[in-house]
Amino acid sequence: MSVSLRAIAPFARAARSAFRQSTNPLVTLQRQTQSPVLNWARYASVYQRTKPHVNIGTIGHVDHGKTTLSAAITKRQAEKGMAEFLEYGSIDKAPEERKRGITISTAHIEYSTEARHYSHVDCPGHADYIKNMITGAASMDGAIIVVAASDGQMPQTREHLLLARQIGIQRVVVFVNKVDALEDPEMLELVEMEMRELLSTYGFDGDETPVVLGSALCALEGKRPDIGESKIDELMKAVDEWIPTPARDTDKPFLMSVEDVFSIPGRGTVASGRVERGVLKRDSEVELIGKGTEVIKTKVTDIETFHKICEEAQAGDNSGLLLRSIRREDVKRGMVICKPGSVKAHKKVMLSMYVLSKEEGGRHKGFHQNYRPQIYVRSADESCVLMFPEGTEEADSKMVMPGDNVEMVAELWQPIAIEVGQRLTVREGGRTVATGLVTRVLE
Ligand SMILES: Nc1nc2c(ncn2[C@@H]2O[C@H](COP(=O)(O)OP(=O)(O)OP(=O)(O)O)[C@@H](O)[C@H]2O)c(=O)[nH]1
Ligand SMILES: [Mg+2]
Repeated sequence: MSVSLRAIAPFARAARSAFRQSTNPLVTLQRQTQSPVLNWARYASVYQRTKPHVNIGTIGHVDHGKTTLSAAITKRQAEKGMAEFLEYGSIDKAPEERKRGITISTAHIEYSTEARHYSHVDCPGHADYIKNMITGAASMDGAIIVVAASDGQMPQTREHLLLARQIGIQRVVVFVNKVDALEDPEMLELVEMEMRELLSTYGFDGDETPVVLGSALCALEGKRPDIGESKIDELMKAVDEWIPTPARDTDKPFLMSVEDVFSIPGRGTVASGRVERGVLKRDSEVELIGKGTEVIKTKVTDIETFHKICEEAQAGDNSGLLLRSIRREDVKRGMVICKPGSVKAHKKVMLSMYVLSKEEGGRHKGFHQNYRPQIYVRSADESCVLMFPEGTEEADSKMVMPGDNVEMVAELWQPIAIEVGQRLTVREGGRTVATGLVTRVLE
């Protein structure tokens, strides 16, 4: 067991008592049956919105210390009674393992500061996992970019910063890690200076962005508090102050992109994901759209947010929705669940794209029209063919080069829920080719 029992005892007590007193039908059922499958209700207590909520995460090059830092933050906040301490090993698990049972959105680490409540995604830096980074990053309001002082900025430092920008993240905080392993203080200054330059290159505020210099490992191991725990405090203060509380789209029609689907015997199918906009009350009618299927109409009969039963799900929440009379096979990652009639699936859109350069992890060579990559939209991915808009001169011989900005028409293999202003990523064989924005819906 990775979590210190003493640390969670008060939470467990509160949860047990809420569980005993709850009148929620799902909880009542769980009380009656004590069924292990209804784990999601076992620790049910009412999720209270006492502090503003912010989604953040750690991004950066492989091995620069993202997971160590994530663990160190939970350790520090746990000492203040504002988190559960998660050991390195319990964060750094394969996603398949995380999906065990019916626990919903465990990939999201949760903690608070005095000021706010955070949901934190630890993004793996390995190139194979960039897909996770993309979908994970999509639910970030801000990010902590981790850069090891010993290496300085590396290809994925740049690639992740660019992606962060392209998915609409306005502000990041820099954590220069592994300061303990560095002897030359001038090197530190250099790393900081270069990071500020890089931030400006990608459209962030390079001058004002907080840069914290420390050691995640020291913080985690309780060594050298001057570069360890005190730097975690400094980092969280910077995050609190620099990354703004996002204005939530709670007034818009409800939409949640499905990231995971679970089957709960005796209850039904639960789809989980991040609520992009709107508010959904229990027992509301919804539509399921995308992945080439017809529009499926259903009703949401129960809602869970951060492992707690909730009366409603609202923009920014990571929620699980229990869907009435829907089989697990009917719901797929990449579909959206939305207010009836508010969203349509489309097959053909105009894109404005930035094609990544080789240095940013993109292609080494250019491509022609009729190029067939994958497109990643919210939690969906779909094959497509890219063409130049009608009327483009010499379209057949024209080439798009890494580093170019270009407008192209994308025709998707299957229609998916997509709309103007939607950001997306174009990928091929495990590498990011371009990031883009939908400028027009054509079909
Ligand atoms: N000396 C030193 N080593 C550190 C520090 N932080 C992390 N490390 C070590 O760096 C290695 C990589 O750390 P991780 O936290 O796994 O890095 P990561 O960025 O999550 O790596 P990926 O998820 O694979 O991209 C581990 O061996 C850590 O112990 C630090 O502050 N100082
Ligand atoms: Mg990691």
